Amino acid sequence: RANTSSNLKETSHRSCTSSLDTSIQTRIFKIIVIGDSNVGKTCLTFRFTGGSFPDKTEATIGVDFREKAVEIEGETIKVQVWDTAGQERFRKSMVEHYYRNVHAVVFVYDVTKMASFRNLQTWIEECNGHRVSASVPRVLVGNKCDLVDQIQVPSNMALKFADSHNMLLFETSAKDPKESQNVDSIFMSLACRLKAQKSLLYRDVEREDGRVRLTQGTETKTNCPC
Ligand SMILES: Nc1nc2c(ncn2[C@@H]2O[C@H](COP(=O)(O)OP(=O)(O)OP(=O)(O)O)[C@@H](O)[C@H]2O)c(=O)[nH]1
Ligand SMILES: [Mg+2]
Repeated sequence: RANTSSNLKETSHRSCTSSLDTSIQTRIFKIIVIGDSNVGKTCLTFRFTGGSFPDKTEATIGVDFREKAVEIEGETIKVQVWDTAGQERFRKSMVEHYYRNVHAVVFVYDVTKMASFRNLQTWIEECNGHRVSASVPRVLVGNKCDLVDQIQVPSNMALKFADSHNMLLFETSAKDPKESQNVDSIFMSLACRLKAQKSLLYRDVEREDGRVRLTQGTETKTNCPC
């Protein structure tokens, strides 16, 4: 009997420890999505995290968080997408929070609206003004490619801009279901890059309540398949 009870104790202790380990070690990558109002930031984040195109959206106020757990080389990583407001009046009180401890930045423009492409410069300046380190990966997304007869921003112009800012360019559509893999690859390629970055130690991973999840530094593998 004594044996049984001690076995039980040991088993419950072990399962408790392992669930604690798992929760402590789950890394969260904070990715912010930035760009003019109406370019499709909410639809893109919805497509990635929920898998579908929303029937109806309203202008984002402040920020909406969406999370998706992804598995990369056997490690489960939480991609936390911060869908930000494009309208100045809905974002001004939040801007500091957007850039705080950010791991990657997605800049979005609308391929059917040249002004949204021209404004990228302002968004990049805002990002730079918030001391976002040069090691934080940034990508450029031209959205609404399904509207083929309304395209105003030619691919070569966007590619040149992306190159000059050391960013990858993704041209995609949150609406067209055939493009959904392409939308996923925006976030997955960033998650792969972040996982591979040696400098992204566990101590960099902070929860939204400001508590650090794990203070010990651990180097990650660099042989990411992406
Ligand atoms: N045709 C087409 N329409 C899209 C696409 N993505 C978004 N839209 C439409 O564009 C409009 C704006 O989309 P949102 O995702 O709300 O835009 P947003 O960038 O989040 O705007 P803010 O929250 O104000 O910053 C909506 O009417 C969407 O249905 C797309 O890929 N193709
Ligand atoms: Mg929005």
